[in-house]
Amino acid sequence: MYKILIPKALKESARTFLTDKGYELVELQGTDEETMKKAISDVDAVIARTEKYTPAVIKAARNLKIIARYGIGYENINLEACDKKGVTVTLARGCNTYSVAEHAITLMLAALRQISQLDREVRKGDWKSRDRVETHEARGKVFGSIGIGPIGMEAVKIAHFGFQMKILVYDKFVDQSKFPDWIEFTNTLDDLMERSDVVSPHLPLNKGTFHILNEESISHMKRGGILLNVSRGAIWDEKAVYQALQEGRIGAAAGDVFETEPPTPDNPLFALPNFIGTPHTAALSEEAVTAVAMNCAHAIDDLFSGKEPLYIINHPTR
Ligand SMILES: O=C(O)C(=O)CO
Repeated sequence: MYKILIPKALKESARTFLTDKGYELVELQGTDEETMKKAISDVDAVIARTEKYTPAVIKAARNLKIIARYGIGYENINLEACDKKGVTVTLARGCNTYSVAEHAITLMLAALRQISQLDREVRKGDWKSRDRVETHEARGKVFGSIGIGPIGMEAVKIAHFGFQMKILVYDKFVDQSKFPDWIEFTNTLDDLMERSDVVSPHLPLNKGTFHILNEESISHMKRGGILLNVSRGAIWDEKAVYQALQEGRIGAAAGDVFETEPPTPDNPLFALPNFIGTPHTAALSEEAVTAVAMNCAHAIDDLFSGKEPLYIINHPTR
């Protein structure tokens, strides 16, 4: 019987699918390296959230054949170590695209309409906040997406067709001729930062994107501009975001991700009224989570049934 290491939050539908097929499920109890090494040592498969699969953790695995990533970002999994060890890594591609894009737009609207701030005021009985707190429409504003992969594309579609926004995109890796003409590409990041009312990065985290939103790039934003982040915490330099917010150089920032997760309650961003945060929840709608969980379950079952799972992202040595 194959053993699968699963996250505690794994959906019932995926658990039932796997146990009905005879797999044994073991819940991961902690995310420190020692606990991970122990937990991985005798399982055949893993459904991985954001805990770190370092070379040492992968090395400790004696029977591991597949890591099915419960999402699309995979910077927490050392692919080289998986290649060496013959471990296949798959992604739940397409399952949470809409959910993450919709969350970016939700954060944008919350920032434009000052939802968190007004909620705080009305609870305190400050009815007059309705005349004091300035809010804005999305209509006619410029939404700038850094990156136009599946999530970026979904986000700009919602912004353009749902909220009548103009769309700018900066992405040096795509063939621009393949995109519709309501998308205008900029040649530089600075140009996008300067012309957008809302800037939203939709990027994987890697050496090229680490702190792409930093003091310098943020300094090109419009005064009053809104900065979003539903990608990864280290896409933006939190200190630079804090400074820009505190000095009123930008209007608001809203992030679903943090440089350290979970963030501590004393994270300086939380002291600012013009910052809105959510706890990395963009992909956690019921709809997305169910699709992601089933994707992982199918990937694992496909591999052990001799079929090629969808969306393998590495080259394991067999
Ligand atoms: O799919 C992922 O990797 C996510 O973190 C979605 O927010």
